[in-house]
Amino acid sequence: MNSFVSKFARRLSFDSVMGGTVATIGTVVLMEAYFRTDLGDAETSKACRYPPTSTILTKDHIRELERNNMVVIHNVLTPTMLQGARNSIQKMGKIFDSDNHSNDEDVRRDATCVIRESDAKFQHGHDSLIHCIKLLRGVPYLLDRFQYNVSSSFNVPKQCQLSRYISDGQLYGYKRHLDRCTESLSEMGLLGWLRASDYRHRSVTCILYLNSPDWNSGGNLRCYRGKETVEERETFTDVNPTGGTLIIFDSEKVEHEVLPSTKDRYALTLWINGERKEVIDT
Ligand SMILES: O=C(O)CCC(=O)C(=O)O
Ligand SMILES: [Fe+2]
Repeated sequence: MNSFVSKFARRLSFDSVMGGTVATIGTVVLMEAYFRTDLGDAETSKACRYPPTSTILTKDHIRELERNNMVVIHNVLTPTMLQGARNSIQKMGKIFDSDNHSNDEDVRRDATCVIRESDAKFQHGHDSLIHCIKLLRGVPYLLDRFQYNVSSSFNVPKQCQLSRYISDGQLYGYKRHLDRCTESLSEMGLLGWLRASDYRHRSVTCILYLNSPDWNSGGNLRCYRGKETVEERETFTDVNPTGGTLIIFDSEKVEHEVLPSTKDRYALTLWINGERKEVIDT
C-alpha cells in the first residue's frame, strides 16, 4: 500500500512538473509572439503632431482619402532633403538585413529594416531622414483634426519600415496583398494570430518614396480599386515611386503590389494602428 502511495506521489509530481514546464514554455512562446509586435511601442496621434506635415496634407486630401480609399501627394520633399535621406541610408552602412529570411521570397524580394527617430544610429547628421519619419508620424494628427471618417483612436508606432529593392539584374517586386490582416483566429491559429497583432490593427498605410525626383525606373505601386459588383472590370491606379511622393491609403481596403524596378528603390513606410469607425447608415 505504502509503495503504491509513493509511486502515485512520484508519478503525480512528474506529471505536474511536466505539465508546469509545458504551460510555462507555452506562455513564453505566446508572450514572445505578442510582444515582438510594435503595438506597445507607440504614441497617440497628438504626441506625434509635426507642423511641417500640415503644410503638405490638407483637409481636401483627407476627403479624397475617404472617397477613393487613397490619396497621392507629390513633391513633399525637396531634392536636397531626398539626397540627404539617401545619404543617411548609405552612411548607416549595413542596416538592411540583406539575407532577410523573414521575407517570403515568393511574395516579396526586398530588404527591409526598422528605423526609429531614437535609434543610436541617428545621433548625428541624419536630419533629412528624421524629418521623413516625423512627417509620416505627423499624418494621424491631421486625420483626427480633419475628422477622417473611416478610423480613429490612432496608435502611432515609433518605428517605420525602410525598404530597398535592389537592382542586380533580376526583377524584384512584392505580390498583391492587403496591409491589414483580416483573417480570423481560427484561420490563423493562436500563435499566428498573436504574432500578427499589430498587423491586425493596421488602419492607414503611409509610404514616402526616397528615390530621385526624376525616377523613371519602374517599381510602380499598383493599387487596385475595389469592385462594387462581380461583373465590374477591375481597375487600378499605378503610383510612380518618384522621390518625394507620399501615398496614404486605407490598409483594409486597398490591395496593392510592387512592380519590379530596374534601379535600387527606396520606400519609408508607416502603418498607423487604429479602430474602425462604425458605419452609420443614413
Ligand atoms: O514599397 C512600396 O511601394 C509598398 C511596400 C508594401 O506594400 C509593403 O511593405 O507592405
Ligand atoms: Fe503593403
